[in-house]
Amino acid sequence: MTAYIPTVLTIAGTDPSGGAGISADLKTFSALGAFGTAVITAVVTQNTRGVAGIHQLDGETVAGQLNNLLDDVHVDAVKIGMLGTVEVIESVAAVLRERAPAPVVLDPVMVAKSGHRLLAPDAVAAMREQLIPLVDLITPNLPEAADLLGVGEATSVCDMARQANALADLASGVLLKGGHLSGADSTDLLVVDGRVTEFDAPRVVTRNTHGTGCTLSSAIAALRPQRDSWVVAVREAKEYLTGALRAADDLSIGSGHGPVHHFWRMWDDPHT
Ligand SMILES: Nc1ncnc2c1ncn2[C@@H]1O[C@H](COP(=O)(O)OP(=O)(O)OP(=O)(O)O)[C@@H](O)[C@H]1O
Ligand SMILES: Cc1ncc(COP(=O)(O)O)c(N)n1
Repeated sequence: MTAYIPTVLTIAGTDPSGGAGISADLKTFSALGAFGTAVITAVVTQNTRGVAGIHQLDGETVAGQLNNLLDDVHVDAVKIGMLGTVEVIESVAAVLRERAPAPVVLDPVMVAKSGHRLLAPDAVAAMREQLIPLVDLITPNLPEAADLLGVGEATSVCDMARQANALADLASGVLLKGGHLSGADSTDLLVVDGRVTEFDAPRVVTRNTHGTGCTLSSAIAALRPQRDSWVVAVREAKEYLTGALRAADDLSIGSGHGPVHHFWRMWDDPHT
C-alpha cells in the first residue's frame, strides 16, 4: 500500500530553542504524517526565556524563496506564522494571489509569550486588509483577535463567540483560541460557513506552553489535506496539541516557558 504523504509548507520565523516558529512547525508536520518544507521570514534570537533580537528578512527575499520552492514543489497546504513587517505581508500576499496554493492557514503571530513584539504595529492593518482575505483559516489568540477587530480582549467564552463571528466577516474561516482565558478547559471556537463549533480540552497545568499556537496551526495544515473537513482537522489537531502539552512534562528544556513535546504517532503506518 502506498501512503498519502501531503507536502506542507510553513512560512515563519526561527526559534533556536526549538519550541516555536519553523522548528515547531516542521516537527508537527512530521509527527502527523506530512512532509515539511519551509520559507524563513525572520531569524529570531530567542530562547525559552524570551526574544533578544530579530533579524527581519526583506519582502523580496521571502517572495524569492516562495517562488523558487513553488516553481519546483507542489504543496498540499500552507501554514503562515510570523511575518514581521508590512513589506513581508505584501510580498506573501502577492505570491498567494498569483499562485493560490490552497488550503492556507494563517496564525496571525503578533507578540511572543514573553511579551516581545513579533509584528510591527503598523502591519496589523496590512494583515487584516491584504492577507486575511486570501487565506482559508485564521487562528488568532485573544489579544490578536482584539487587535484585528480594534476592540477589548475577550474575557469569557461568550465574548469569544461574539468576536469569532465578527472575525468571520473578515476571513473565510476563523479558529479563535482561548488559551489565554483561565478555567478547567481550554476552549477554542471554529467558525466556518456560518457554523460555530466549540472545541474543549482539559487545561494542562505546565510551564511548557511555548509554541502552542504554532503547533496547533501547523497540525491543522498537516491534517487538512488528510481529512474531509475543517471540523475534523481542527478536532484532531487540538487532540495532538493536548497530547504534546502533556508530553512536555518529559522535557526539561531551558528555564523559561519550555516547549511542548512532539512525538511520532504510530498510526496508519503502511510499512508495519
Ligand atoms: N494549558 C493549556 N492546556 C491545554 N490547552 C492549552 C493550554 N494553553 C493553551 N492551550 C491551547 O493551545 C492552543 C493555542 O492557544 P493559545 O491561546 O495559547 O495560542 P497562542 O497564544 O497563539 O500560543 P503561542 O503564542 O504560545 O504560540 C489552543 O488550542 C488553546 O486552547
Ligand atoms: C518565530 C516565532 N514564531 C512564533 C512565536 C510565538 O510563540 P510563543 O508565543 O510561544 O512565544 C515565537 N516566539 N517565535
